[in-house]
Amino acid sequence: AAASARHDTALWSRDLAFARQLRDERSNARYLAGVALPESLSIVSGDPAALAAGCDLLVIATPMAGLRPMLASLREAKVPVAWACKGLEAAGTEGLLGHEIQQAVAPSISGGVLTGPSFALEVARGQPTALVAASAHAAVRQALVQAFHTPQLRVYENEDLPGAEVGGAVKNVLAIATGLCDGLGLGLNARAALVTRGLAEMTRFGVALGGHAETFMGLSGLGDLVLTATGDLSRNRRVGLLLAQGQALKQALASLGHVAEGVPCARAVAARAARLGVEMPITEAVVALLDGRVRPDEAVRGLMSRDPVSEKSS
Ligand SMILES: NC(=O)C1=CN([C@@H]2O[C@H](COP(=O)(O)OP(=O)(O)OC[C@H]3O[C@@H](n4cnc5c(N)ncnc54)[C@H](O)[C@@H]3O)[C@@H](O)[C@H]2O)C=CC1
Ligand SMILES: O=C(CO)COP(=O)(O)O
Repeated sequence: AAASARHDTALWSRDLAFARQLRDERSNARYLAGVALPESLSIVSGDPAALAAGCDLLVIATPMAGLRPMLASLREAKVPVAWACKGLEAAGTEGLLGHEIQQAVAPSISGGVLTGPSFALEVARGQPTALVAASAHAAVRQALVQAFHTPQLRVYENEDLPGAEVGGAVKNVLAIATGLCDGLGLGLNARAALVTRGLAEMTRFGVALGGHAETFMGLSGLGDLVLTATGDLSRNRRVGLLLAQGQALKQALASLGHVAEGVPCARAVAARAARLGVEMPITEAVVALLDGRVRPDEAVRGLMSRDPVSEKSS
């Protein structure tokens, strides 16, 4: 919808019946209540590879679990392909980032990520938002800027694709932690500590995966972390708030009724960090809580009772 005012734009859905419903109602009550889909946006379904022929830019906006099959179906694309997914492929897999999945299943495409602090509802309402188009390919970055950059939506280019992807993935895990902290009523000091130590944790992990340290101070790192850790529109933050009330994970996800990428991602990040030898105590505490190994108060106490360390060295 954000691109459709200035470009010929189609929204593809895998579900034919849902595509018909969107076409008839011109709105998406479950995800974007109160937002009218622009008349200029066409809604399509069917074979994505066939539909992609003739497009100048393809953007995949499924949860992380859908990225591999979508990239595989678009592997012959000759135009830039970007994804909006934030996460690592779930545990039980190698825990790959988006660009690593792309290298595995669609190595010949030019890919990148569109990321940054951007609650979908605010973007759809035209509220001011700044995003990052991250790719090693200038053509991908420029196609994203050309498609989405408007007075309401600024799109900054960044060449650091791994760094931008790690920021988007890890901030979801940290938002669960800050939701937990706020739900337990631990106070604003505790939340600021979690955000800051979380940023250090995200940066260590991201640098180990080839990201640049300065990327984590930008929109795709600190920016999205601040938004998601403090904004009640965040589904990941809401999971933390529900867990703090004593809900079991299954119950919390059922009451949320939406995808919370930080849940599968926390386990994937912890497993990959362990293989890399990167210490991620907040992520580990979130995983212990999600696995039901500790209670909410124990998860927080575990973090606060760690041995003293230097702020710079860890
Ligand atoms: N909602 C938000 O505010 C933002 C979400 N993101 C990220 O974008 C990604 C998508 O998030 P949402 O749109 O909120 O998720 P969602 O749960 O609304 O899913 C988007 C669409 O993908 C479809 N889908 C799910 N699995 C699929 C598959 N295997 N193949 C094809 N389609 C599939 C769903 O049916 C749905 O229509 C996530 O990784 C999220 O972290 C990024 C920025 C903002
Ligand atoms: O990524 C987002 C905002 O940038 C959306 O966050 P949630 O998935 O936690 O709702």
